[in-house]
Amino acid sequence: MSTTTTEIGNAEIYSPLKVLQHPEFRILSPGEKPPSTANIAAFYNPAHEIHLVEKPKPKPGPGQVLLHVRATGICGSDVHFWQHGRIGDSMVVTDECGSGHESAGEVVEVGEGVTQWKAGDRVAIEAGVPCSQPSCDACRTGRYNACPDVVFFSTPPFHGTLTRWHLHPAQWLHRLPDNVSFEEGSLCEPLAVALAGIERSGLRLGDPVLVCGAGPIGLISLLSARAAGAEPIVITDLFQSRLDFAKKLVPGVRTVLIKRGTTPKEQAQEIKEAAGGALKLCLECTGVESSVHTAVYSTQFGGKVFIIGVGKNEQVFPFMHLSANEIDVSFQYRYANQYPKAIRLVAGGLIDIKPLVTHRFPLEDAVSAFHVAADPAQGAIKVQIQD
Ligand SMILES: NC(=O)c1ccc[n+]([C@@H]2O[C@H](COP(=O)([O-])OP(=O)(O)OC[C@H]3O[C@@H](n4cnc5c(N)ncnc54)[C@H](O)[C@@H]3O)[C@@H](O)[C@H]2O)c1
Ligand SMILES: OC[C@H](O)C(O)[C@@H](O)CO
Ligand SMILES: [Zn+2]
Ligand SMILES: [Zn+2]
Repeated sequence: MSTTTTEIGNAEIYSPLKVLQHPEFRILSPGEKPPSTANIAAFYNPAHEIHLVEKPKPKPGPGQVLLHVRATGICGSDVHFWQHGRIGDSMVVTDECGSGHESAGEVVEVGEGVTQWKAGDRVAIEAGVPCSQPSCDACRTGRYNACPDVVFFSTPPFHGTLTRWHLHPAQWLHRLPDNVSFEEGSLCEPLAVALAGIERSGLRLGDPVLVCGAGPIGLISLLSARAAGAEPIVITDLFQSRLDFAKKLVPGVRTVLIKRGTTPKEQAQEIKEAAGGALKLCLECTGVESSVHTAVYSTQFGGKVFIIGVGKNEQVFPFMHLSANEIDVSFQYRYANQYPKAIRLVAGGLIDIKPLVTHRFPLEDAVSAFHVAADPAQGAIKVQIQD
């Protein structure tokens, strides 16, 4: 199969079906070793398969940049789309779809009119590209995570950035300083999620904070809350190994193991004892109903439960406890305007996200990387694919 540059241009981003229908698109046989220049990518499909595909190497059109993707982290949502085929009612896997949205890479070629980038520049790739039209309220007012026409890579139908050659609009790339690696650049995506939550939660210096869940989002929220001056911080999880990881990451954090069979009120009691009182802010990073309840019962009068985790379509809330304690409940949907801040915090040494990467795989082994990311027994926090 040839890997010549084609005229696919914009269609690569905006018409994912054209990629699937392109004569150079094909699913690789297991164990097949494609040439090192081939545009291979990891795709999932409605049959819950994950496999390598080869797709055409795109050519940058006006305003676009062709990137060599150098590092991509696997997000829980990539695994979820592969294994469950949907997230909620609106994001449904109906065809072959490319995975990956936590990526950083190197500029290879720029399209017409692109003056800010040149070959060799190192960038973090913002995973969601909103429409940017003046007629779009969300885009015009800067809350572009609400753009109804956003192209969010790796959310069906849009193919992901877990590929060798990726086309991206020039304005939605962020320069990496020399002291920020591709690996750290790719981690700026989940960091952007946590920072958006921290910003909207109103966290202040010295606030006592609970983080529910010590997965990648909980751990990055923990690092961010620590950098923002939260004290004390308590973190929960169902697994002692994840709490041990949290303790290594932020030695001052207090940990509470959530034991199956205990009620949210009992768990909250243990959390309040660990913190020395009720918490002003709970950053909920699991989306699990019982954990949301635990967060609610751990929160002080006038405090806030800030929910970053996503979960079941419908959940019951302890309504009267929230009411009688003036507890605010807020949610985060992806992020807007967070990448520059994320890169500054990493470059400036305020947030060290490197320890989150526990496993690294070459692009050719992306399928194995997915199996490790999906198997809790492997103990992975963040699995990275590097090229
Ligand atoms: N709001 C957004 O825009 C956004 C963006 C990215 C991820 N997310 C969501 O954030 C959540 C966390 O992401 P992640 O990648 O860290 O997921 P993850 O599944 O790797 O981690 C979740 C952690 O929560 C723990 N957990 C589960 N039930 C618990 C309970 N009852 N009490 C305490 N801990 C419990 C698990 O053991 C696990 O360690 C997911 O729901 C994910 O979909 C939301
Ligand atoms: O990091 C961003 C998240 O993973 C996405 O919102 C995804 O869950 C759905 O598109
Ligand atoms: Zn994600
Ligand atoms: Zn828009």
